[in-house]
Amino acid sequence: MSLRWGILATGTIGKTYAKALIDSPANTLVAVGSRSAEGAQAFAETFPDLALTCHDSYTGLINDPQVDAIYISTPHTEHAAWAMRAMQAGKHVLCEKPMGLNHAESMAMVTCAARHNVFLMEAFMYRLHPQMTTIVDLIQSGEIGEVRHIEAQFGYHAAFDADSRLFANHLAGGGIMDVGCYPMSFARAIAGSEPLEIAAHGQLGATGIDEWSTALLKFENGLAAQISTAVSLNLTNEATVYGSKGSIHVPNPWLPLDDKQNWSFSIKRGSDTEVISGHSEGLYTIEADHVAQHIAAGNTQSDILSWQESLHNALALDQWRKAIGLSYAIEQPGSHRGPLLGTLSKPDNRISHGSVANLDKSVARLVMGCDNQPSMSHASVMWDDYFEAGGNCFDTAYIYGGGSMEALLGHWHTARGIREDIVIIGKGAHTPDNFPHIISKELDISLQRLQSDYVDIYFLHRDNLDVPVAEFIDALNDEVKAGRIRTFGGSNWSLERVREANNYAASKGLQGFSAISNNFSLAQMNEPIWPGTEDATSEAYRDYLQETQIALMPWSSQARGFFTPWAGQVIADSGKENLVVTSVQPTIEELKRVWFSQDNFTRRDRAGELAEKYGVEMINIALAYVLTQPFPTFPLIGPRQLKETDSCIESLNINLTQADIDYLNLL
Ligand SMILES: NC(=O)C1=CN([C@@H]2O[C@H](COP(=O)(O)OP(=O)(O)OC[C@H]3O[C@@H](n4cnc5c(N)ncnc54)[C@H](OP(=O)(O)O)[C@@H]3O)[C@@H](O)[C@H]2O)C=CC1
Ligand SMILES: O=C1OC[C@@H](O)[C@H](O)[C@H]1O
Repeated sequence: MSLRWGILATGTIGKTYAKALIDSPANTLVAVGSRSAEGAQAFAETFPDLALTCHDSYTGLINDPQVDAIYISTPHTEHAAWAMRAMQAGKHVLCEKPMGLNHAESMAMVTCAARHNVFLMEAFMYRLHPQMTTIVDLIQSGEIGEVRHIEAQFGYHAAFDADSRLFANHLAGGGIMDVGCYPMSFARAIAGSEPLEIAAHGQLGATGIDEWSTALLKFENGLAAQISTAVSLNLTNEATVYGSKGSIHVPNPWLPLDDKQNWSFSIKRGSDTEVISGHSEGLYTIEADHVAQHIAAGNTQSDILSWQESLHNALALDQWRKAIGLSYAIEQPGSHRGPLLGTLSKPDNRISHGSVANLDKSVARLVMGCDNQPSMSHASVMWDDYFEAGGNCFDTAYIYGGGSMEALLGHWHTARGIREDIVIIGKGAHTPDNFPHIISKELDISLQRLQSDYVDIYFLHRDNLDVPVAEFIDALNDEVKAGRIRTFGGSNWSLERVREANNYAASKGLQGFSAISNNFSLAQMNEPIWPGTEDATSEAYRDYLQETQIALMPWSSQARGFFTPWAGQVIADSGKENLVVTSVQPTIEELKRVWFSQDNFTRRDRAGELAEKYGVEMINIALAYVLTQPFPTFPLIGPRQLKETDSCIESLNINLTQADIDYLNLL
């Protein structure tokens, strides 16, 4: 059966794709959606033989039951929201490049496709064409030896128009997003790996977009790529790959076909030059056929343009833009455009809640760590998703990101108007400033950054043994009285000092520590990860928490990757450093130093056995262990990707037995 398409947006490429569908028996164009009735009508009149259903809104098209698949051909800034709406309505999606505005949006899109079990592909049509698949095959079979250098360009001169999608800041104009994404994907495809470093120069014009730019990419084994792009400059628009035994020159890498639908490139070895050529279907027809075949086979991803491929390209484009200082206004904290779909869905109850003494709000059992966000866009996607799953508790600190994490959180909740629905954990008085009089000074600044007049739970970030506990408790009670904190506790405080602090508070009728935020996880630290940190793992600490029912809000509750397959690879000596998605990430050095011990390996093995028994991942067991204690726990989680949040949520549904816990405790 032919796949029934709707085209969403009636611009240049929308029309090109419509023609491609007409040429393909596997596909039928049945409908079009435009922001206006006139737009849809005009488009339909271009294809009078098709009797297209016209929708005067994108929503109308998305809800059209005749349509199986939607082609998103809006400007870049609109891709994510409309693709996600279409997928939520059960439609398959082919989305124009670049798929999302940045890695965060692309991640939201692939997660949406996975959750709704629909096909999603980024429309890098040249990657599917036989010219490119032949080049990749030749490289992989070693025809030009080891690849050492790549040059690729895609750039053209367009007349400056501040309102056009090529130059407008609010439409994410500029060379990198429009055509620089092609040479980036080409270099990565040829290298067969991700760039280790990206350096770049870019010329930002009057609208703040890159009018031209060149990036230098360093890959493994000394392979380098130089890629260029422009919207204000005609470039050669060719690509050359240099290897130890020869080179490949591609005169038309992106739009390979001439007017007779022939393509060709050359391969040079010594003084011999061989021309490789072919004849093919239209470029976009090949793309449409590729989508139809994959959907017919029940696939949700393309084998060539997989979700991973799109995510990695997006990450590399983010790095290119970062290297030239290009962030669009709609990506910046103060002017960020907010939730991807325009509204934040009402929280559901996938994340259960508990209570913390002296706090009148319930608190999510999983606390979102806010220490590692690379951008407002990434934070928004992660935090919106967590909030929609029922999560309401956010952990941040005066020192995180030099204050930028508090500021992101402030912008985020303010833009959504949800301050009273969430619990903010703030921390301050970190070494070397861990003195009582610092608390109020830092709070002044933190509250400003957080755009709030209070934090719900305040932790002393470190202890200072030279200061009597009474002085801390008195200063904290002053802040409670002033209404700037609701409740408080100690982070990285020893049991002895916590007892002392709470005994003092009780003796004076003051509020004491309602919560502790030390490390606690299934694996136990060999040594503190960071100076001055403490765990709450000893039997005495556990007994105290059980007896007092003080809430434990443990950091590194999943032992920073020790229970992931990555650690498995490091244990087997084949692990590589993680691809950098967030600004703070565990390293192999830290993993080995802090968590590698015989007892932890045994705990890991046992978690693996229980994971099989419960049909989950090892890391789910590790988190379920923290959640299943005889005292209230609210583990801090630090997901770097949406699928990691999902994985954390899954742990809430695991009911470990006492026998399981004993087994994990090595009893
Ligand atoms: N793969 C390829 O070969 C190519 C890919 N592209 C990609 O396709 C997408 C669209 O490019 P292109 O067709 O050239 O763009 P156009 O400007 O020609 O068309 C974009 C269409 O998007 C709709 N639209 C929605 N919101 C806006 C807005 N705020 N401003 C302007 N238009 C809006 C309009 O359709 P309506 O009025 O019907 O709603 C408009 O006609 C881009 O992401 C681009 O990167 C572009 C060219 C080639
Ligand atoms: O993807 C594209 O390829 C062709 C270019 O002309 C166009 O501007 C761009 O969006």
